[in-house]
Amino acid sequence: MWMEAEADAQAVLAAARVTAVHKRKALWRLYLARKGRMQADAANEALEQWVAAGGSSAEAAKEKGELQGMERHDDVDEVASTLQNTHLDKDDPSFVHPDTAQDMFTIKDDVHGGKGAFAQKALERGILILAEKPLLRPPAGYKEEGPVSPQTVLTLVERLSPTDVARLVSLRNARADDARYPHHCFAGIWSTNAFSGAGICLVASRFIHSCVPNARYSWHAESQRQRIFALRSIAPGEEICVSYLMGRNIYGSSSATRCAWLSDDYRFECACAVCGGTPEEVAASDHRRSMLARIWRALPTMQDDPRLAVREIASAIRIMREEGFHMDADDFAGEAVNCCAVFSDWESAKYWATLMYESRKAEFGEDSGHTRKAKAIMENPGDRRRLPMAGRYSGVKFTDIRV
Ligand SMILES: C[S@@+](CC[C@H](N)C(=O)[O-])C[C@H]1O[C@@H](n2cnc3c(N)ncnc32)[C@H](O)[C@@H]1O
Repeated sequence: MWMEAEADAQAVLAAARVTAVHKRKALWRLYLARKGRMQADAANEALEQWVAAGGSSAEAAKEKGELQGMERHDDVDEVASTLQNTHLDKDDPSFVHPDTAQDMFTIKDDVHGGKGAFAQKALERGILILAEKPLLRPPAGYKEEGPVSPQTVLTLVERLSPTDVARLVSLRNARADDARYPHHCFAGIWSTNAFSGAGICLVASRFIHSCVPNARYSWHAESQRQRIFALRSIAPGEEICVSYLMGRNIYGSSSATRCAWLSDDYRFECACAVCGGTPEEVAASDHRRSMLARIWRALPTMQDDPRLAVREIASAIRIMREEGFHMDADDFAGEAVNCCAVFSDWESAKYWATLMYESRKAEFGEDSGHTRKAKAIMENPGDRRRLPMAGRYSGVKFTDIRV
């Protein structure tokens, strides 16, 4: 990654006709690339050339302070490529949980010019593909997925050993050219690879995105592991893809909107099984997803007609299946549980709670808090500690409405 950035910058500098502004910009990129590769001396040299080409001396002084604090790793590319070639990070038991069978997938080059994870054998829905201890956790107090400042990322990185810094910089940085990430490559690496509140995981970071993912990330707080579960059967040799977009952002948006988000945040043009389809296929998928968004938005307005709400929920889950979208059915099923439990239709409440439980078990694992909660509701939908409105009314039946 940084080698590519350095080569790009060198190519601009070598060009016969380059304007002063372009030269200054290229020198800055050269400096960032060398800094990203932890080559302090070479980075310093590029920084001095940048000042000579009109760069700010004050900015350079600040950067020099950082360079002085940086341990030298001229062998960083060698270390990173060793890691990538031997999968040392994948096989390292301190990162990957022994429950994760080592022969489930392999990390190798994919058709997008980077790395990806490929199934090595048939994987069934609900199988735990990976359980990985993060190399970097978000700072204390960080709850939801969200931006972490470059300064904070730097503070986290400073605690790492040189070998782990080398491992970190072997990851993709989609923000190398982003003016919002001016000072440090580490912030770019963070924003490219930190998912579902876990922070940075060396192996999980290699899974690419799809808008019809066959696997999903989930942070398991109890074991402090980033986990990946299969959402459907995955054939040997198939690339394992997760979603970088969360929940309704992915199943309730159009391909054009998702592509714009992904391009902005991760710098790639999505050509997944949905976005890469023919215009007719993309339009059909957009239509299905717009119906999902419409149903979700309309549910709160259907309180006076709970049978309509449950019919719409059943239709939403059917649409998700038609779309090949195998996550988040629990969001809809949970709403149906409420409707049925409020009207004391325990048989239907159990039906929908079972759907919710099965969905969560496959996506988050039997041992996740989320799944345990669904199981408790499935076993006793009348428990008001979990559903405060349960059993309030009667007289409406839902037994004829199923997916
Ligand atoms: C978390 S990393 C995934 C692993 C990455 N391919 C690598 O080589 O390390 C995210 C980056 O992978 C690439 N990527 C992820 N999903 C992609 C897709 N569906 N198509 C093309 N590139 C993708 C983009 O460059 C993105 O910024």
